[in-house]
Amino acid sequence: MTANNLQRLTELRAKIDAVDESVHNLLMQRASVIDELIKVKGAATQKGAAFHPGREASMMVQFAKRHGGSLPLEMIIHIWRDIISTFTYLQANYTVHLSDVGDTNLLRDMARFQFGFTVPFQNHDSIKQAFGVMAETGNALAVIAVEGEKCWWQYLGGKNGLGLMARLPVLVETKLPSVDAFVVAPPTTEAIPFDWRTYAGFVESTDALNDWTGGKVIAIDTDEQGRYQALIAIADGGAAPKSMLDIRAVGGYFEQIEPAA
Ligand SMILES: O=C(O)C(=O)C[C@]1(C(=O)O)C=C[C@@H](O)C=C1
Repeated sequence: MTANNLQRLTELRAKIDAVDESVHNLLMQRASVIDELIKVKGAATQKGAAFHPGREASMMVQFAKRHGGSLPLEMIIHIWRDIISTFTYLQANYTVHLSDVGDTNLLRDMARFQFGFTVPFQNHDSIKQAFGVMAETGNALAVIAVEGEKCWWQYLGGKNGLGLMARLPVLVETKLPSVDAFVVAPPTTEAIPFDWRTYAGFVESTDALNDWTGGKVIAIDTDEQGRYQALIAIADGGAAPKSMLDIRAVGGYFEQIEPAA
C-alpha cells in the first residue's frame, strides 16, 4: 500500500468512526424518546404488550421505499426489526415462544431476524404447549410455521384469545431462507387495522374452499377427530365462505414487503 493510500485509509476509518458515533448517539436518543413514549402510553402498556403491528408494518414499508445503494435491504430491515423489538421489550418485557417441530433451525433464524437477541426465547415440545404457556404468562409471542404442526390454528381464538399478528418473512422474494410463518400474539387492547383479517373454522373437505373467491385459503388440515379445519384470510371488501362453520376471528396480518416496494 502506498503512503497516499495509507493516509486515505486512516481518513476513511476516521469517517467510519464518526458515522458510528452518530448512529450510536441517535440510537441512545431514540431510547430517550421511548422513555417519554412509555409515560405517554402509560396504562395501555401496563395492561399488556406494547406491540403496534400497524405502526411497525408502515415503518417497514418506508424503509423499503427509501432504500437505495449497495447495502442489502435485508440488513436494514433486520437491524430495524431488532431495534423495534428491543424498544418494545423495554416498554413491556415479553418472551418469544417456539415449538421444537419441523425445521427448528430455520424458524429460529427467522424469529431472531424478527426479534433480535435481547428478547428471550423459550422452546416447547409442541405448539399446543407453547400456546398454553403464552395464555398463562400474558406478554408473550410465538413464531409458528404454517406447516409446523397439524392443524395448530385450532387452538387460536378460543378462551386464550390468541390470534395472528404478523406474517413472516416480513421481506419476501429475497435470497434469505424462509418458510411461510406467523407471529401469534395474545389479544390486544386496541383493534388493529390489518390488511388481512384471519379466521379459523370447520369445512367439509380439503377442496371445500376451491371455488371461494372472497379471500385466501392459508391452510386446511384434519384435526385429531378427523374433522377438517381451515385457516383463511379476508381483506376489506372480501366475504367469508358460506360453507365454513363455527367461523371465528383469529387476528390478521399486514402485507409482506417486496424489495421494490
Ligand atoms: O410507536 C409506538 O407505539 C412504539 O411503541 C414505538 C415502537 C418503536 O420502537 O418504533 C415500538 C413498538 C411498536 O410496535 C411500534 C413502534
